[in-house]
Amino acid sequence: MKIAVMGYGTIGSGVVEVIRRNSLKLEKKAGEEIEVKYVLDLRDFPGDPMEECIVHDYKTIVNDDEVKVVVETMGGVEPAYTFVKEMLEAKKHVTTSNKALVAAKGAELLEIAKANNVNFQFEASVGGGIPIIRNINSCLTADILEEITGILNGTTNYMLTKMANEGADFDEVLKDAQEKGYAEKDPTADIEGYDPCRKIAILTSIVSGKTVDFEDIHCEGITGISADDFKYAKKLNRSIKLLASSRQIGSNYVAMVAPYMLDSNHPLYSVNDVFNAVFVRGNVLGDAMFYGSGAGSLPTASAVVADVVEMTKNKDKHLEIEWSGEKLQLLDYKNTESRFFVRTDKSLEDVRKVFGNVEIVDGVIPNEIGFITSHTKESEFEEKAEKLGIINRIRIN
Ligand SMILES: NC(=O)C1=CN([C@@H]2O[C@H](COP(=O)(O)OP(=O)(O)OC[C@H]3O[C@@H](n4cnc5c(N)ncnc54)[C@H](OP(=O)(O)O)[C@@H]3O)[C@@H](O)[C@H]2O)C=CC1
Ligand SMILES: N[C@@H](CC=O)C(=O)O
Repeated sequence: MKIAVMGYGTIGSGVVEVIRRNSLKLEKKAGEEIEVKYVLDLRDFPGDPMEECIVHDYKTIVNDDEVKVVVETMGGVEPAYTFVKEMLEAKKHVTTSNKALVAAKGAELLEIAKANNVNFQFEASVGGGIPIIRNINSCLTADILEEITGILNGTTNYMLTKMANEGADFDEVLKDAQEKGYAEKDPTADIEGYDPCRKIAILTSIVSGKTVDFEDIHCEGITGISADDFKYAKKLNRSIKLLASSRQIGSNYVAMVAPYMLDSNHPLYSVNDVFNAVFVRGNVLGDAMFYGSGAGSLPTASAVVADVVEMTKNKDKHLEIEWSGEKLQLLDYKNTESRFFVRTDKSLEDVRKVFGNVEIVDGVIPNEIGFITSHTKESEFEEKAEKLGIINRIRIN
């Protein structure tokens, strides 16, 4: 099987390396040798073993009938969308690690793939190297998935872990994550939560079979988390994690991305560093969790190459992924309930006047108090927080 890789950066170069390193195993599994014929990139790579394969015009790949499988690891919606669409229309299978593309155009690209009797797969777009899309689509097919809660961003989990354990500075640890190849080209997508937001939109879309617009999901990142919040977390023996969650309520869904303070009984409490984990609750399976490297060159490439093998084995067959373009209307998160950990510089009397009976956490930071609310409707909490005046709040499990 001759394949092409579009985008020779962190993940694209990882794909080439995985194919080189595990060639014999891959040949056995795919039923034929997998050979990279072209690498599309903006740059030349003088001295690189793939130097001779580098091309700059994607039409070279579109027009080569020998290439049947294409890997897209450029990132962003355009020009990735245009390139991928044309590859599918030229009857080439495509796999991508690009969640921005999948979240924005997933249903449409699946439809184009179906019309051309090829496949569009995107295992690496959620959870890096963790097999989750295929598991949801096949192994968990007997279940109605009532809840998915995940740590779906390696960069922020790496940062939160370093900040908690080493008291590391936000900017310094972000730079470290960028150097390790975990962060997006524009890391705003990681730290503001847009990246896990796209990922939970993709998971909710494949679970519901309809399209979830990630912009409809309430999204909070980690930029509001400070060293003082970690001091409270330590006192409470809790970890701070950026969770992306989606729950089915009747025939509707509610989804959210936000930092949480988790107690040690929570299954995601000790998922640290660049690791991701996806907790699912099925109506017949009960609870299950998938854990592994959520970002990085080789772990992510592992998931991409697994798609390449699957598509090579099924090169004459379209494998159905149920995800239509019909929009899924999400429930308003403001009508759901949460418990909150809150910091304020107001008096205990004022706190009790507004929030009633709360659990006090004091003696952590001078001239302020921390407290934990009972389960409160999100909209009600916002009103009370506004009335009291708070320094910060983090949801708590
Ligand atoms: N890094 C990670 O751990 C993970 C990343 N992903 C996703 O995988 C995708 C790739 O990420 P990553 O490898 O980190 O990104 P990189 O920026 O490291 O690599 C992207 C490569 O594509 C090239 N490129 C960009 N635009 C074009 C174009 N128009 N034509 C040809 N080549 C182009 C870039 O060239 P240049 O550098 O010159 O711009 C670069 O070499 C993204 O969608 C990302 O979200 C998914 C899971 C994990
Ligand atoms: N920037 C992303 C890369 C993988 O999807 C992350 O940190 O998780």
